[in-house]
Amino acid sequence: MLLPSNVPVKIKVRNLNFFYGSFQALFDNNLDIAERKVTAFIGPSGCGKSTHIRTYNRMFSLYPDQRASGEIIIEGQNILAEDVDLIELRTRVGMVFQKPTPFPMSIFDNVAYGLRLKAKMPKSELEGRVEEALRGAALWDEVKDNLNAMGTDLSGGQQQRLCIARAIAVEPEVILMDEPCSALDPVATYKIEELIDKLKEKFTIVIVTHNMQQAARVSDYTAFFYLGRCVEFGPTESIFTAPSKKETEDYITGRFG
Ligand SMILES: Nc1ncnc2c1ncn2[C@@H]1O[C@H](COP(=O)(O)OP(=O)(O)OP(=O)(O)O)[C@@H](O)[C@H]1O
Repeated sequence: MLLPSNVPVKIKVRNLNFFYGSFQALFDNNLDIAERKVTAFIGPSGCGKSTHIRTYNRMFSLYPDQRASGEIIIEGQNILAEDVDLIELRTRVGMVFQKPTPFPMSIFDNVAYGLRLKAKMPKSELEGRVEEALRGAALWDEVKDNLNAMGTDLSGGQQQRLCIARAIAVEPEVILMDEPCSALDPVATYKIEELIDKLKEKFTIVIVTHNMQQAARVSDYTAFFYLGRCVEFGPTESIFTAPSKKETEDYITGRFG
């Protein structure tokens, strides 16, 4: 499940176990996430993809009965350690969800939100950073004359790109995407996929998807999960053309899942 030594690794997952109360959802996951590449998580419903991706920014720490053991090392720091600053971690590791979740405020304020929390800056700099993030999320041209409109009034695809702009505004190192296109139509999906391809020049991206074609189109590496275990990992092309495990082959050929 590890990358060859010549590939720069952004996140090292070692012996990751995860529990919802007494229910164990992940078992000894070991995985490397390559820097500035796209890694896709695939596998049948309930196999633990969302649980796994949400450990990378400690989303689970919001819930007292949820717990992870093992190590997740991002740039040398084990982010499962107790003394980790979770606010800082979540600016380093941003997240985009399945349903677009703009805040009930203007387009400008949605993108400025994290920037205002992070540091006080002059208005002109804030405006520049908001524009840069909206351009980075391929939304600027569509909203530049209407920055005071409510983010929640945009189309679903635009809302998702707004959420991506909000995530990249604070300049994270990693962007987690949990089925970011599942609520979108094919055109909006295509735009997000194009965007992902561009975003990987700057960010390390991890994406959960149920859509095999999407995983094949957007990702460099693919991890196949089954029953809480990461059972196969490798370059996307080899996972899709020559999987080594029967479960992987059955899943990608549509025999189950
Ligand atoms: N909040 C929770 N409390 C208890 N069990 C949970 C909770 N969330 C998920 N689980 C369980 O953990 C296991 C893994 O779920 P998870 O959502 O990570 O799977 P998934 O692969 O992302 O599924 P899907 O593709 O359907 O989104 C499942 O058995 C699920 O029922």
